[in-house]
Amino acid sequence: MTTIGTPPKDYLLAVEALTVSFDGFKAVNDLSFYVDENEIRVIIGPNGAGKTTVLDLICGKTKATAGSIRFRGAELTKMSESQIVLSGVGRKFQTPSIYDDLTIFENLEISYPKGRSVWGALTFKRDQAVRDRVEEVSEIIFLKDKLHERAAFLSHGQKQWLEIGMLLIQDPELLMLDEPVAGMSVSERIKTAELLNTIIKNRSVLVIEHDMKFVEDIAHKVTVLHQGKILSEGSMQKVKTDPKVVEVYLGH
Ligand SMILES: Nc1ncnc2c1ncn2[C@@H]1O[C@H](COP(=O)(O)OP(=O)(O)OP(=O)(O)O)[C@@H](O)[C@H]1O
Repeated sequence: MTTIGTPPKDYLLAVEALTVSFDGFKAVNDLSFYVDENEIRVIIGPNGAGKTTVLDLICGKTKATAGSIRFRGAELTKMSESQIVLSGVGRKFQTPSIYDDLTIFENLEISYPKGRSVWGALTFKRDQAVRDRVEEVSEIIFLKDKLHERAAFLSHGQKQWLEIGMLLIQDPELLMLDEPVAGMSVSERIKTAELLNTIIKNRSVLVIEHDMKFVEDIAHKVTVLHQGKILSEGSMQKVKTDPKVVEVYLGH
């Protein structure tokens, strides 16, 4: 039934009845959740709950058996991985895929979206636009004073930030991160929380994380997965005191 007067809310990402079956085993089972504009959503849950599979489904790496993933009105389940990237979804995997032999500047530069072939004055204009964007992003990821150093010399945490920067260069409206602070020092973890809070001014972020202190620092809302389904959802305060969550996840 349609309600007159209040149009349905427009979410940035609407996942509905999403299911994927691997040889009959439902890793994600009739899952629905909604992400707002400018939201940091964290997905938590025990090993094997289906967290990584959800990100794989959103970025098109894995194809859904049933259900829908709408992003800005576009149906992602019908699109290829590269179309999904072009539509504004960026995904960072756990292991950094940066080029150690290149400088920070070059790593960011090669990630700048390629336009049509340009020449003459247009090339000059593009070069300036790339340099400006590289500078802007390098400041957000705390590497502005290291732009001309080789990426090989960065710490583990700085490499993670560089990879986030390589995604930010493309200006995605949804950025998905799989355990971004794994292996980071405490101070790097605090700076990563600061980084995420800066970048959500223009986008939303979907994070998988096990580090509960970090989750408390960043999450606007937490979705707890268990056996491919939602066990609990809401503020960190709400989910951490939910007896079901304590039993299957936080109590261990
Ligand atoms: N391509 C695949 N083929 C078969 N089974 C798969 C495939 N991908 C994932 N699975 C299974 O689906 C379940 C969910 O895996 P997933 O990696 O999404 O869990 P997770 O919540 O990310 O766990 P972790 O915290 O350990 O990374 C697991 O039982 C896994 O073995």
